[in-house]
Amino acid sequence: MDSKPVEDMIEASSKVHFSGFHMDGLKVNNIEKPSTSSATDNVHKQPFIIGVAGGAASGKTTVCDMIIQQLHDQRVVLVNQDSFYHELTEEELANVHEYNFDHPDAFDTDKLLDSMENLRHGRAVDIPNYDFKSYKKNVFPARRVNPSDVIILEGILIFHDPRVREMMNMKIFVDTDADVRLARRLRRDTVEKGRDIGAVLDQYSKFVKPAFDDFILPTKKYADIIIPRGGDNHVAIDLIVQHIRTKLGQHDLCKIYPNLYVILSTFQIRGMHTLIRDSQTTKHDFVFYADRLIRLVVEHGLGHLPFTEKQVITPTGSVYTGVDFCKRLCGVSVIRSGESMENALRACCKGIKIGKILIHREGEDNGQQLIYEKLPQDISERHVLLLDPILGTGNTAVQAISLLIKKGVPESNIIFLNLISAPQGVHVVCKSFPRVKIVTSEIDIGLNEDFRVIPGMGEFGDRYFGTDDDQQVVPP
Ligand SMILES: Nc1ncnc2c1ncn2[C@@H]1O[C@H](COP(=O)(O)OP(=O)(O)O)[C@@H](O)[C@H]1O
Ligand SMILES: Nc1ccn([C@@H]2O[C@H](COP(=O)(O)O)[C@@H](O)[C@H]2O)c(=O)n1
Ligand SMILES: [Mg+2]
Repeated sequence: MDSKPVEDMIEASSKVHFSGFHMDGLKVNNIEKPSTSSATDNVHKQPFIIGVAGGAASGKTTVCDMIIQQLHDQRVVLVNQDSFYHELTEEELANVHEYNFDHPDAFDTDKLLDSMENLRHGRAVDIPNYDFKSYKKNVFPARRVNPSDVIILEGILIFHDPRVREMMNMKIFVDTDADVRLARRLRRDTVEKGRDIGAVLDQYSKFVKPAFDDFILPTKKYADIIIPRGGDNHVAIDLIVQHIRTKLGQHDLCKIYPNLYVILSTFQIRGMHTLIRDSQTTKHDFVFYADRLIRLVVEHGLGHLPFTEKQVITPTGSVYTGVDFCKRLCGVSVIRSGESMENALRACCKGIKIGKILIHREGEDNGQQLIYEKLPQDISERHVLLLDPILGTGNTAVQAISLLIKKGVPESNIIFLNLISAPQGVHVVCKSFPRVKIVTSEIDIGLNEDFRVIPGMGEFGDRYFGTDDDQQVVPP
């Protein structure tokens, strides 16, 4: 499915329904180009390849792990040059102390190039798991590596061969003092590889140090970024991650908009998203996992309400200094899918009033029309939790928020809760209503030509309430 450039979509989707609503300050044509959908399409075709070189035990793997951790919302894979060590012959194995593992010829660079080419072209590859103890590749099963948005290739000599170098979009050299590298290597090789300290020192002076001077250090000049002190250099790693995000066209929306809150991504949360996004998931499971996620978003949203300090006496007779929740709140669900979030809100806020808004989506340009509203009379005095599981173009949200403001609700008293947000919708809502808080559990890639969120999760209301075609029950 092709994605439209985001500015076209905002332009197209803004034609009908923005008129007459609170759009002061929103210059549609001037919206900062988020380029998420178009740029990400590119990313799927061409992964962003990062090379991380440096001396042995300089901290390459540590730096890569830190980058991967910070890019947790991207598909990132790590490929180690170690996996491409040649297998030793019987003779070499018998005289392993004479073997130079730090020379460029120790690696099967053609095999490495082949694997990288495959990944670059979207094909999965099996990468050997090299065993440093037995010097063999078939001790452990090979690792299946799937094509990803970002590929990090790490190793002492990955900048040595120009064919490998040329594949890289970004080259990082980890620059750590020789004595630190030797100290780390001594600990690692004796503790993790079970080697004798004398043998490690012999290997260092005979092969490791000369190879560093002759082959590794001369490749430092190819680096775009040199990181002194490796993993200790948090500033450098933050800057690198920011640069990668910019290159991927995925600006960190939370940095642009302080009113956007994305709940911390954990494997539990990603697992729940995996289930509810899977088109094969049954209605029962969809509802179960959607409910769990909704509950998390609601709890997070409630954390943004004002509170007053309160002291209570515990059963031990001690004083506990805590907080008292804001009591003047209400929910407003956008019919129909927003109604799926009402139970979670009721479960968290006993007896909460919940109003409703029905906005009809119509026409090819995805215009919106307000059909029905039923809101608490004193809504202007309440904090409002606006419920709608999907923020797509932002049109429905703009309609709903505009109505609340028309009813006298201060913009800063509105918290919009949803499960997934498209960057386009985030831009529109955050720019139009900078004091409205958006709480979401994931930011998606963009919108397709039908203005549906991608990858998305389909028609949320139909899947939740069981009214999609596949789920219809034929009466007996
Ligand atoms: N900043 C650091 N401080 C302390 N120890 C570190 C640091 N970075 C790496 N290490 C340790 O040094 C060893 C080598 O680090 P690693 O990241 O595996 O280096 P490389 O991949 O370059 O060989 C590991 O045992 C690691 O735990
Ligand atoms: N069988 C082997 C293979 C390699 N080495 C040493 O590993 C170093 C490279 O790994 P890093 O994670 O430190 O980059 C390199 O210096 C080789 O000497 C080994 O000792 N045994
Ligand atoms: Mg390593």
